[in-house]
Amino acid sequence: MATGRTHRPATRSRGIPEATVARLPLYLRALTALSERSVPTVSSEELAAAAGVNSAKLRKDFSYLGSYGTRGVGYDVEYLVYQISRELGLTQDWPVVIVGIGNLGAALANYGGFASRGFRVAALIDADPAMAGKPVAGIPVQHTDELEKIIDDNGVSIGVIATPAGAAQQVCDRLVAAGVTSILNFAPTVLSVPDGVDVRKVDLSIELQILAFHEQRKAGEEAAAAAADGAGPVATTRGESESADKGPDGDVPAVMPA
Ligand SMILES: NC(=O)c1ccc[n+]([C@@H]2O[C@H](COP(=O)([O-])OP(=O)(O)OC[C@H]3O[C@@H](n4cnc5c(N)ncnc54)[C@H](O)[C@@H]3O)[C@@H](O)[C@H]2O)c1
Repeated sequence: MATGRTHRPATRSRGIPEATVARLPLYLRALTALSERSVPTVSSEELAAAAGVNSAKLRKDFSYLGSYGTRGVGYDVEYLVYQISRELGLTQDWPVVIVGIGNLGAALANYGGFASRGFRVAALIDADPAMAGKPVAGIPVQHTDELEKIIDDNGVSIGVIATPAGAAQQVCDRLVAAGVTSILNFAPTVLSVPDGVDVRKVDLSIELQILAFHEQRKAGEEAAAAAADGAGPVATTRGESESADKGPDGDVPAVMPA
């Protein structure tokens, strides 16, 4: 019978805010890098800078862990690594299944960073019968017919979905019915799950769209700054009369976004 599936993240029961939980992996990554360099202690400012977080926020986050550091010394790196790992449930091994072993699923299977962070890829599952038995990252792909048995045999509580969007909900339903309670969804679709099941969605195209928004805003600001700086002299050097670039009341004309 499954052993991992009844474990809920301790963070919820301890009342740590979700936003703090989301920052814990950032601290852990920065702390792990310090630990690898045998740095014994770190100040909140240094750690905040390394994690890309505001230092007051970091101190507040750590207060939820009961970790306050020592004035003039800072935080003990090894102890914080242990504390955060424990809060995130990383002191135990989490078997993970990946469903949909195409371009993305195979890349994820080949990513060494999961295992080193305690996420063992227990099985790879795909609906294509031609893939069954073929090794990817040294693990033979298994057919979806086996999904329920695989989840049960391996005590899997975390499933990764890398199927086409149209198949994702059905895969999700099967994973949940088989006992999976956390899903990392890469398919570009919104999954519905019952209470008690957590879904995290990764969508690189959304991240790119957000960057595009910021790029557009920066371009607009640059154009506005250039127009403000150069309204007078530029107009003159272009051989246009100064008044031609100004509104009727002498205002600098509005700059339209590019
Ligand atoms: N989140 C992101 O940033 C991101 C980035 C790239 C791709 N994607 C998404 O990831 C998914 C996979 O992309 P890809 O390029 O690897 O596609 P792909 O076509 O190479 O692979 C999809 C795999 O899923 C399998 N599959 C189809 N239906 C299935 C089912 N019901 N059960 C199990 N397996 C099934 C197919 O046999 C195939 O091997 C797509 O939904 C894509 O849009 C997301």
